[in-house]
Amino acid sequence: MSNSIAARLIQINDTTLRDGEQAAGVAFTIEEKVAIAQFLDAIGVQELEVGIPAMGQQEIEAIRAIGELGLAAELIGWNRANIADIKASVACGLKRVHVSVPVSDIQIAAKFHGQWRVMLGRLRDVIHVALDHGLSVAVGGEDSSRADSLFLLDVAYYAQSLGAFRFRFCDTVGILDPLTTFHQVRQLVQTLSIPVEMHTHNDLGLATANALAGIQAGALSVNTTVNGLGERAGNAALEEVVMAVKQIYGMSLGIDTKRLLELSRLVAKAANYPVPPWKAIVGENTFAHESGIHADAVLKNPMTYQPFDPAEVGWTHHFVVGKHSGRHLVQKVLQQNGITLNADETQTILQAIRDRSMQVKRGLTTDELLSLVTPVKDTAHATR
Ligand SMILES: CC(=O)SCCNC(=O)CCNC(=O)[C@H](O)C(C)(C)COP(=O)(O)OP(=O)(O)OC[C@H]1O[C@@H](n2cnc3c(N)ncnc32)[C@H](O)[C@@H]1OP(=O)(O)O
Ligand SMILES: O=C(O)CCC(=O)C(=O)O
Repeated sequence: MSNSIAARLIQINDTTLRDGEQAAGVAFTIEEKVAIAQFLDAIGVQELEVGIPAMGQQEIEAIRAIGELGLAAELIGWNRANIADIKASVACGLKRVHVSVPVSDIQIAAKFHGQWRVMLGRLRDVIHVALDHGLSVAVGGEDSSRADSLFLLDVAYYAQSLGAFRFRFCDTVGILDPLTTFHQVRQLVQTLSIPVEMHTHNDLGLATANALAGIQAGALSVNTTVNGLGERAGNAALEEVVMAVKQIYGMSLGIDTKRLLELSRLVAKAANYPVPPWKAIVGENTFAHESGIHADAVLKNPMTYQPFDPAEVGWTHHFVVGKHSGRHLVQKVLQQNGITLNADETQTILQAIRDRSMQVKRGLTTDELLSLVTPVKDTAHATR
């Protein structure tokens, strides 16, 4: 375990209800937002980015409804550097706001006509208004990873001097690798006295790895989403970050991991997008074993081909009889159904399983397997 990480309190700020819902085509109802917030709180997530008050009445109602639940989790609303956005957050009853400003040239050009002084002036005014309303203010550097590194440090330091309680490092278009993330975040952590938060995207499949690199560099908060839901290729997945920190650093983030699968299913249903079977931690195949060599070993000791006990995340391992299966698994399944085959019969069945799997292009159900056995047994009987 890394001592430096163990000594720090790292927390999750889950943004399923904000960046998660920004995934193209996703639209949670108020009831779904409330149910997801309740679940995240129940399993111990410390902070929830509940939405974007500036979106209007329905979003405000949803955020108010979440606020009325009296959750233990801190609730934070996402805002542009825009006073009207802050007023909408106040209307939601929020006590914490996140204010985002673009920090890369390309984003400042698109959103502030290249006028970074205007952008900083807006940030200052918005922070003042939010503080005057008694709000706690966090600031996000949108597109931090493509920003000039000195400019990023200046903006973050400025936000801190204006009274921000946290600065978010955003790899907005997911272009970093873990080593570069480490160096960029390290500089921020060494410059600031307020905590740094990680916000990483999965465009190159590195969102979770980069979130971990940020933690290694000293970040104290991680923005995650359930199932990695989010803009384009998504965000660092809550279940991946929590389990990676637990497995790799031996550190609990205070989250009841046994309910991660149930949470994943709740969010997948609300998002109306299935979780891919190979999705880490929560996908259908995560603890499924078909291949002969794997299944044989797992029958002897499940840990031969499992990174951790599936019960830790609410799963059980299971076997699939399919094209790659071998005799140990097939004999086991048949024995469980009261059938014992000799060596020749088993080889015949294995070939039949391969043929059938290729025809149906999936693993076989137990009934399909049993239907392959009858002709083999009949032939053996007839030739006796
Ligand atoms: C990286 C991220 O994920 S950022 C979060 C993105 N999330 C979303 O956009 C989802 C919710 N968004 C919405 O519902 C709408 O975009 C709203 C309500 C926020 C704004 O809607 P509209 O007024 O119709 O504007 P629209 O979305 O077309 O354009 C965005 C405006 O915000 C401005 N803007 C963008 N980022 C910022 C910022 N950080 N600070 C201030 N202004 C900003 C843009 O420049 C543009 O302003 P303009 O109208 O003066 O040109
Ligand atoms: O909070 C911010 O500044 C932007 C967060 C975000 O969604 C992103 O950068 O992708």
